[in-house]
Amino acid sequence: MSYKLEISEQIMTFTIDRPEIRNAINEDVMVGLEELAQKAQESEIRYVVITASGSQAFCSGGDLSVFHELKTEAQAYSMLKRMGDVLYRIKTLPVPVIALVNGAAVGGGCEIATACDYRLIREHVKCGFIQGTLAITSGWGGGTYLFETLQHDRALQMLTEARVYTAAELQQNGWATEVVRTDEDLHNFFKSMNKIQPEVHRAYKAIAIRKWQETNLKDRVDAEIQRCAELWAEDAHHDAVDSFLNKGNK
Ligand SMILES: CC[C@H](C(=O)O)C(=O)SCCNC(=O)CCNC(=O)[C@H](O)C(C)(C)COP(=O)(O)OP(=O)(O)OC[C@H]1O[C@@H](n2cnc3c(N)ncnc32)[C@H](O)[C@@H]1OP(=O)(O)O
Repeated sequence: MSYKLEISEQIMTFTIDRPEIRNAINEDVMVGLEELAQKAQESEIRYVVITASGSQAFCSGGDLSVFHELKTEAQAYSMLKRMGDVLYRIKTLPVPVIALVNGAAVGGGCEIATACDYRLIREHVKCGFIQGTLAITSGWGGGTYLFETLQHDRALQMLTEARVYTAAELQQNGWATEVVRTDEDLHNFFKSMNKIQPEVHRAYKAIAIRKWQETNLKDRVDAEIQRCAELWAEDAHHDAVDSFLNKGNK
């Protein structure tokens, strides 16, 4: 299995478990995220944690060894829409969603973390919207969510620089909720969460969800997905992916 989904003490934890390929997202992980979205919606839980195995990567985005076979706009749209829809369901869960960023979060991996309410990042990690280096934009809703999260200029800069940011930079620009240097830092974050009744957390999350519904967040995500699919079909993207996949042959 490419993921683990566990509940303990009313905390639901989803772990991407493909460390050998830097926890890239394939169809199996998408199925897991859909299971997470469904079970978290219908369970009496306090909050959701999304993390990954190992310490090298939280998620390296789409699995290029699989998704490079998607050539046309329609083929790309189908995958992007499926992942965009499940990320929207996760973002609008009625409980807090915490990304425990254990390693690099790049491309779609950065989109997954950005869809979460909180981002706790380890000191060594680097994260970035590197989609631009593949001649595409974010395509799972992460660009839309970033504009909801950061000051406008910081969001636009992070997207268009298409580079990885250090933990210090991510804390400075507001993307990282906290840099967790020790397990005690992590324990203290959850301890402060647990001091407050679950219903209070749910009530405040509902305020955010109402705002997203009133500002047509889903439509804005769908427009992002459509544009990414159009760029995906261009030769510039296919050539960039081929270069990455053939890097070892240079
Ligand atoms: C809309 C989202 C969009 C989509 O695809 O749908 C995207 O996510 S676009 C962005 C796609 N992701 C990338 O371009 C990231 C590629 N990976 C990296 O930049 C690095 O692997 C990094 C920074 C995540 C980790 O670097 P590190 O040096 O620790 O590891 P390696 O690069 O040596 O990778 C180890 C091993 O894993 C393979 N790998 C890594 N990421 C992917 C990936 N996303 N898809 C497929 N395979 C991946 C890499 O090729 C290496 O394989 P090996 O056979 O050992 O050479």
